[in-house]
Amino acid sequence: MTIIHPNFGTMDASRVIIFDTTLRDGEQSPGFSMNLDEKLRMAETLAELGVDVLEAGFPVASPGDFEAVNRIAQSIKGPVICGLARSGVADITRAGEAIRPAERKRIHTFISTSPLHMKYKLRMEPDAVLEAVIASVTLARNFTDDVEWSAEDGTRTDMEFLLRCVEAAIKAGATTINIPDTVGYAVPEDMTRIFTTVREKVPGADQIILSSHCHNDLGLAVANTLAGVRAGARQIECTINGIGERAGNASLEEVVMAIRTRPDANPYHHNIETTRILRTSKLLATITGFDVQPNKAIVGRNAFAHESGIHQDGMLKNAATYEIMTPESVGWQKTSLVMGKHSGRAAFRDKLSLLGYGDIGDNALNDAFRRFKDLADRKKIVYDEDIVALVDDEVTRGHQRVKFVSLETWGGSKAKPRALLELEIDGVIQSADCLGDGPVDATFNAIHALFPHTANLLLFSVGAVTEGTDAQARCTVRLEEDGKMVDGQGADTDTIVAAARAYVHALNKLITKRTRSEPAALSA
Ligand SMILES: CC(=O)SCCNC(=O)CCNC(=O)[C@H](O)C(C)(C)COP(=O)(O)OP(=O)(O)OC[C@H]1O[C@@H](n2cnc3c(N)ncnc32)[C@H](O)[C@@H]1OP(=O)(O)O
Ligand SMILES: CC(C)C(=O)C(=O)O
Repeated sequence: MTIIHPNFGTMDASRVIIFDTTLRDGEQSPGFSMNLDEKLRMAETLAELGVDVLEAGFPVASPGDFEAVNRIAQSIKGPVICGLARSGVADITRAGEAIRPAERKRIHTFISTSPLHMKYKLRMEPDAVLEAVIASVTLARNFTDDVEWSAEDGTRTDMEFLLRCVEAAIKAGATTINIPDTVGYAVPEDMTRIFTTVREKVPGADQIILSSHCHNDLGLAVANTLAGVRAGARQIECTINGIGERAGNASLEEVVMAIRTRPDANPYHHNIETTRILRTSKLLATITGFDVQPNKAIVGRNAFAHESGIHQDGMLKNAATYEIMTPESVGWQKTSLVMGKHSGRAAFRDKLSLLGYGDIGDNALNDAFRRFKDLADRKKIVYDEDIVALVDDEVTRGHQRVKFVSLETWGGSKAKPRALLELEIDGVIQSADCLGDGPVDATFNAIHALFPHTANLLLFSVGAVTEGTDAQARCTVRLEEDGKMVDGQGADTDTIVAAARAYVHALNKLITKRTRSEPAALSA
């Protein structure tokens, strides 16, 4: 039978209503309370995202919550604006007042139906609960035609009693019946069984919308939600970033993208503009001060990032090898190939091309790649600036007479500063062990010892390529000889090694200058 919903009209059988409860159940996460302005900004963004129902709050909870729901009802166009209420008159009246200004409005009223909740929490007999179901839905219908009724702790409710309550709620005028997995206890098979039984056994269940509201205590909220939909639910209750009581609710971005990415398993459609997902997620994180974890599906910063060489190589050949949806489809600008110790040559070459390097030649590429791997072993994050510094260093060293090989230094407040340096000069590795006024001085003395020259050191400066104590140092050395001046640069996570590289670089430039002006003077 076709469902004609008071706010959605004639329902297409494969259409899923997205009911966002970020501002209600989401806000119930400890530390996630939002003020009025923040709720209004979130509500606007959720409306732009295309949510069908926006549960704006629990109006009886506080004057602030009432005002937030009321202001959202006044100003947010698009979604149905919903307020939550327990089964009592005060709650329902307050919710009815709060949502009154909305063009399309809903009251969502609930009561627990599980034996545990009825006995210990409500201290009510099942018959009294059944009466409360009827009375609450009947009262709510005085405020709006769109009334949702929820059987709190529905998945731990005795099936026969659940069926009686659902039937009573429908008869009293509920147009949506929600069966929540309040404590995240269900497994997908439970959801299938419960929704199938309700659909098959409750008279009138084919004329209302069934709804799935799952918590993530066992990490099954999304799987359970989708199982509910496959068994007949046509409303999904969810939150941005999966926030909500305890371990949270089903995450909107995950259910929506599971439907979009696997239409074979989930042949349904929704109205979410998926390209707005990321900005909505980021706004929520900014407002609440809680970032999602990096590996969070869809919106975590690693969701479309690849560091392993084998994956990066596959991605460069065909993105479908390692991505099941495009980053653009959920609002990311692009896939990111993160350079780190697991990266390979394909990604390194690609990175160089993105950084504007043409063909630097296989030797320079291999040497730069080797140094990049060494750097990545020492540094958690290798930034683009690190790679630029490293490749510039390598490219300018291509065919030089003097090459840095290794350096060990000793310094500190007690030891006499000392440097043990190895250089390759004209293809022969030589070493020198020198003292100095500091480790840099000792290193420069060692360079002098290995490659005697008359150039004067005019300037030595040190800067950091990026931030943090593991940043590479970038050193500059300026040498002068016979009025000719050259600058050399060197980068390394070890400042003294960077200084040695810079000195050797400057020396090579000087040798090149000398060679150009006096072709015969090739030796030191
Ligand atoms: C599964 C869910 O997410 S349900 C929503 C949970 N969200 C919230 O609780 C957030 C907002 N809550 C609040 O601000 C407060 O709890 C209020 C304003 C609702 C109630 O505050 P208080 O009147 O101080 O009651 P308190 O919170 O201590 O206890 C809850 C009362 O509601 C009763 N109750 C719980 N659910 C229902 C219900 N669906 N219908 C009727 N009564 C209910 C409890 O049995 C208890 O009653 P008692 O005081 O007679 O024992
Ligand atoms: C109010 C209901 C729907 C709820 O949040 C729950 O049971 O988790």
